[in-house]
Amino acid sequence: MGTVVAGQANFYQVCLSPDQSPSGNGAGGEAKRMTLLCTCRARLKKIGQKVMVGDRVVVSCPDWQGGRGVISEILPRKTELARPSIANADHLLLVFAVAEPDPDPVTLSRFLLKAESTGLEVSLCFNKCDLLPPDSLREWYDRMRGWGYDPLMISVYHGVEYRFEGDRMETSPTLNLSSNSAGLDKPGFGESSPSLTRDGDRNQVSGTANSLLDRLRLKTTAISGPSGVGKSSLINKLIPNSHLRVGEVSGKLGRGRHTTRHVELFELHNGGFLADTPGFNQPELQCDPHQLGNYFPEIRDRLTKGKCQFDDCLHREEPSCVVRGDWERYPQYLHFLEEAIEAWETSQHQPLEEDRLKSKSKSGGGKQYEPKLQSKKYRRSSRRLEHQNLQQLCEDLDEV
Ligand SMILES: Nc1nc2c(ncn2[C@@H]2O[C@H](COP(=O)(O)OP(=O)(O)OP(=O)(O)O)[C@@H](O)[C@H]2O)c(=O)[nH]1
Ligand SMILES: [Zn+2]
Repeated sequence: MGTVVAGQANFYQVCLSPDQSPSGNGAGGEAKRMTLLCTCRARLKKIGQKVMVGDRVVVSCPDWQGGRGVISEILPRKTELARPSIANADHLLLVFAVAEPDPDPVTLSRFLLKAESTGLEVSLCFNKCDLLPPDSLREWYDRMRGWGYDPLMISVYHGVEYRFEGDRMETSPTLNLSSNSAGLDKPGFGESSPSLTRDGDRNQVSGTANSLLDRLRLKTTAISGPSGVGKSSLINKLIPNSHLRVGEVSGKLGRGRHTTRHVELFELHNGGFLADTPGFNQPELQCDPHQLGNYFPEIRDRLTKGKCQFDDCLHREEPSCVVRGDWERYPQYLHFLEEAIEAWETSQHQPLEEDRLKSKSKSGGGKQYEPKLQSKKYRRSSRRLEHQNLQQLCEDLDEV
């Protein structure tokens, strides 16, 4: 048994489960995971089964000395992501940078919505915190809390995480694996954290102290985010022998080069896998407009506390809507909703149910809208159609 960690052409790297490597095979003991280079049984291809990175597989005919094997079975997948193509991922880590490149709130939302649409657990992480003063970091942190996220604030360069407790900002070297292995084993922060105090009377932050490594523990995590935010640097930091290429941020655009290519899983020391995925700048969001609200934590929260009058409320102009209101991302929601409706109608070639209104001119001028009847269910069929149907029925009866 093992997990496919990489694939290219018809070859797959399979990382065997810890108890699956034979002892005394030169792999360095039972606890050490061994990786075999595998081909895939032709039978699997014949029945249309394609191996994906992240797949749990059964390896037959292992050649321990040569480090080879054959994938003979793919276990049922828990989840399947299409772009990036990863099986069994259960966590998505969205990485942005607080600067270089500057985060754009609309792009950030677009990534978040795309991430939420996968149905996986989503974590938001801001890298390059070494580039901004504490007050600016705190602004981003509070803003993201307002969006319903508990963002991880990190600097891969310094190997630290930043945390806000009341007005204090604490740093902890939890990403420095060499200097502090506590991050791998223990939740929370190290003992000697330098702390900074900021002015003002912010609300107490009530989030639980859970570090990046806690969130990654025992999960298969796909890392996503725009180019140049430091995804490869982060993986290199957490998995020093991954040797991912780190790109330069191009001066003109403040963006990184597109340096990440194939999807590959890297094994974490505390259990779990990390997948680096190709950087892309504007993920496309195609979803059922009625689903869009579920991808906003703010809307989910409002809908657990109250109920809109209409079950299929799109939270626009509808009466007694508990979602419409003065919250930061509401205008963004409306913007993305229009986009989703347009994309939906293009793909379905029909207007949304709610838009099937017909306008009637009122006697005193102005317009009045009333719902169109759905032709099949409620609208009376034309005389001609009724006549044709009757004729057809008679012919059918004649044949009998
Ligand atoms: N100041 C600062 N720069 C960083 C930090 N982490 C990464 N960088 C720099 O940011 C640039 C881009 O880093 P990458 O790791 O290649 O970014 P990426 O997200 O993997 O980029 P793609 O592969 O294009 O998706 C490099 O020049 C890094 O040295 C950090 O914590 N602070
Ligand atoms: Zn509503």
